[in-house]
Amino acid sequence: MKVLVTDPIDDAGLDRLREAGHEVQTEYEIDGDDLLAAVADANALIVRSGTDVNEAVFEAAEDLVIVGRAGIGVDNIDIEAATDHGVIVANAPQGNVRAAAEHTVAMAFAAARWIPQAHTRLKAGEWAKSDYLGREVNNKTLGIVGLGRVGQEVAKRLDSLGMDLVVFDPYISEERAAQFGAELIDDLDECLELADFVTIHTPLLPETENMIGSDELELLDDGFLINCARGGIVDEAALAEAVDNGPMAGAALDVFAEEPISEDSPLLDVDEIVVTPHLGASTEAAQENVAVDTADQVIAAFNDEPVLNALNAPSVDETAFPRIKPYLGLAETAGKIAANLLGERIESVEVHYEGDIAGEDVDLVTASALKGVFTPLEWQVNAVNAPQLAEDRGIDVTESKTRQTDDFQSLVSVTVEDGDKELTVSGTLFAGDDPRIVRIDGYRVDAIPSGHMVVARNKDAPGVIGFIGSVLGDNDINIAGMFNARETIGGEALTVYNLDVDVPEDVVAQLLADDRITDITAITLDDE
Ligand SMILES: NC(=O)c1ccc[n+]([C@@H]2O[C@H](COP(=O)([O-])OP(=O)(O)OC[C@H]3O[C@@H](n4cnc5c(N)ncnc54)[C@H](O)[C@@H]3O)[C@@H](O)[C@H]2O)c1
Ligand SMILES: O=C(O)[C@H](O)COP(=O)(O)O
Repeated sequence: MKVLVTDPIDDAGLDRLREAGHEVQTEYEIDGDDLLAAVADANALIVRSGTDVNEAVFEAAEDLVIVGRAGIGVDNIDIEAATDHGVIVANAPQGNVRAAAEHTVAMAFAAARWIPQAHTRLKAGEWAKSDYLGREVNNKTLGIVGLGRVGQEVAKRLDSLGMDLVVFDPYISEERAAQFGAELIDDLDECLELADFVTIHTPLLPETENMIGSDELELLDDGFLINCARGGIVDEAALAEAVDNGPMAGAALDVFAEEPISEDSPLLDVDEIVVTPHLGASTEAAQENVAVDTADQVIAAFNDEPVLNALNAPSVDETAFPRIKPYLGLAETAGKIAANLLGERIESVEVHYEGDIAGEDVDLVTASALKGVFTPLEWQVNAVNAPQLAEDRGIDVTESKTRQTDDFQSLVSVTVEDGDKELTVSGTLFAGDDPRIVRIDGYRVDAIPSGHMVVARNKDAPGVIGFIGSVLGDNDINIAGMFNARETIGGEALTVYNLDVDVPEDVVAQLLADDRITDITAITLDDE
């Protein structure tokens, strides 16, 4: 598999990919048509915040399986477009958290103690000792906007340095905030008013874009603002104004709306604003962590194993995955057979689990069943985009479970319905995870779901099976296996054939020309 890496990641990650047998191509600082050309034959793309992974990238990258983000923020990746194209997006949300928290603390001190400004003047030969009177963080109030992974680590560190903590985060509880020694404030303005230092730790989302503008900055009277989260959350022009001519004492920024920051940015003209070029995650340990975590996720995706930090695909606990893995192919096959047999516009899909499998987290199994259902209808469908596809097309998807089962240890049934009729296909696993289709539209069968299959509906009359066999034989189609099921003697029968090759349409027509045969559906399954 080919892995294209377009932002620098640590060698440990690149080595991991190579050791797993994959080809690694590094093309740093490319964009536009160069990026589209480079990604055209890539199976994985690894980025940091420097690559704009937009719709055009997914259009160009037909063989792409996964985009790995060696870090946390995914605002540079169009996740909706990825999902539409069936591409997994996975980030590495743990490995650089401490680095980001430490940088935040360093920035608080840099701003409060004038470190960069004094440093610059001393290097220029000036001993400007009397120009810099700093502030202590001890006994001051820290306002944390966003108490997630990074916010929590910042809270621990600055709490231990004697700060009082207040938090604004609409998605956490008072108890959660209290665990970090912080008081949860349910109004952003109130949080800003209480704080001497405010630090931002939210993602950049439509909801957080420009969340801190001139009105909010007015509330930071004689205060400092630190942003090591994302540019775009704080209005930069308003911040420059609030520090330069307004009430604020200073600010420290690691991230900017446009990166690299434009030389004309007003932020660069204000002495009390300390800036670093997005260095929050730039420690040796953090870079090694995120590179290795990202490489591991790419390798897992290539091996059809769970991608633990997938943001747009059902994720599965690593320990549970071996138990559900054999059901993925089974559910997909049951869905594919059901959709092929119904052959109509599907309006709803139900995936029903019985027995042991009902005790598992089956999101990924359901997504695989949907993949099977949509495969006959859609070009590039997989477990990543199948649930989205169902939603986009207004197809109702339900999942039901019961621990009770009559005949099988576990049974997965996929029912498709077109508003008029419905059809169910059920499968189970025999010993050794051997998949079997055991019910089709109410008929009990025992069919091996692999290769080329034909499902025939015919009258239960002498000579019909012989007729089907001879038409197939006359057309050089060898029968590898067969299972016949009937409701009553002389009534309707359903026969499943496993064949060595596909059945061409003209052969289907020859079979259907006989009145005893009411339906023939040829289905090609991938060998599991
Ligand atoms: N400067 C760097 O190099 C660097 C390094 C790591 C992370 N980051 C950035 O730091 C930010 C935080 O990362 P994280 O891993 O802690 O994320 P996270 O998802 O763990 O935490 C984000 C928190 O923000 C909260 N939140 C969401 N919307 C909010 C809103 N409107 N108001 C207040 N709170 C809100 C969430 O509830 C959550 O608790 C991200 O933007 C990430 O990209 C930057
Ligand atoms: O979101 C992140 O992980 C950080 O902002 C780091 O971004 P980077 O990998 O581009 O340095």
